[in-house]
Amino acid sequence: MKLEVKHLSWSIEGKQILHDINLQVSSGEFVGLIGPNGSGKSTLLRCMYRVLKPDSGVIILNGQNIWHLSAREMAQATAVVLQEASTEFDFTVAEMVLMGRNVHLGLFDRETEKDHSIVFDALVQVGMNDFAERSFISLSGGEKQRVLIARAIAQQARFLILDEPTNHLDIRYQLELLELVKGLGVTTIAALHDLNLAASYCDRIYVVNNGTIRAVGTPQDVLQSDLIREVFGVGSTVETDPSNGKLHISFFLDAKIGSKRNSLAP
Ligand SMILES: Nc1ncnc2c1ncn2[C@@H]1O[C@H](COP(=O)(O)OP(=O)(O)OP(=O)(O)O)[C@@H](O)[C@H]1O
Repeated sequence: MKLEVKHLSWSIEGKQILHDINLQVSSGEFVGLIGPNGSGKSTLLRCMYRVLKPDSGVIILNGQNIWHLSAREMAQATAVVLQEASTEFDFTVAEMVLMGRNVHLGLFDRETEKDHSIVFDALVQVGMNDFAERSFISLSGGEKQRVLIARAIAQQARFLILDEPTNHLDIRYQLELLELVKGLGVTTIAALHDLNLAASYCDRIYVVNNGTIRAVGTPQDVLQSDLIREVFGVGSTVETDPSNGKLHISFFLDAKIGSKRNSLAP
């Protein structure tokens, strides 16, 4: 499953939010979107899962314009995990994950043993099988997030969109979740705030700033102090961990930058 975004722009109320975005996710690739608050990451992802229609440009999934797919074809191909999961109704965890199977069922079909076994396996993968009969709304934020990943796994979509999937998760589950998603080998795009996590798990990273793509490349190409300072307004030290060859970034407020971009000042 390959995704291509070509010359995408989106605006609202006369304000242009995304400007001529070009992006590609190759089959099996794990691509990260990083950028400061309000830079346009979620808006770009919403265009990809077809909640927002671009003003211009196209999004092509495996050779087809996503706006030419039926809602069902789109749902079979793409699973989405967002940062906030709210539901008014009191579903059990197993029922929530079973919803991932709906996209494969006809209107009057009932779930089969196979669907239930896919659901169980997905819950095992995220370590939530003991919670199957628990009420979803009674779960902690991190537990909910893991159940939603299980739902995406059960959906068996070949393209995965994650918007801040590690919000609410403690450090162990952040690592486990990204490890798990990466291990699925599914084509994935994820908006991530934690640059160290992005460095560890992304094959390539797109840096979004003011609604444009400021840079793209491997973590080593992109995560450099000058760019981090320019885009995020902080100083940083970027080192390579000799034990695993991965980048490790530490951050500090630079006095000069702090006075220029004192966003928390009254
Ligand atoms: N429906 C809307 N109406 C007005 N402005 C919007 C709308 N949707 C997005 N925006 C604006 O577009 C900009 C980009 O928002 P977006 O949520 O995509 O940023 P983000 O990079 O995901 O931010 P964050 O890291 O804080 O989640 C923001 O300035 C936001 O206020």
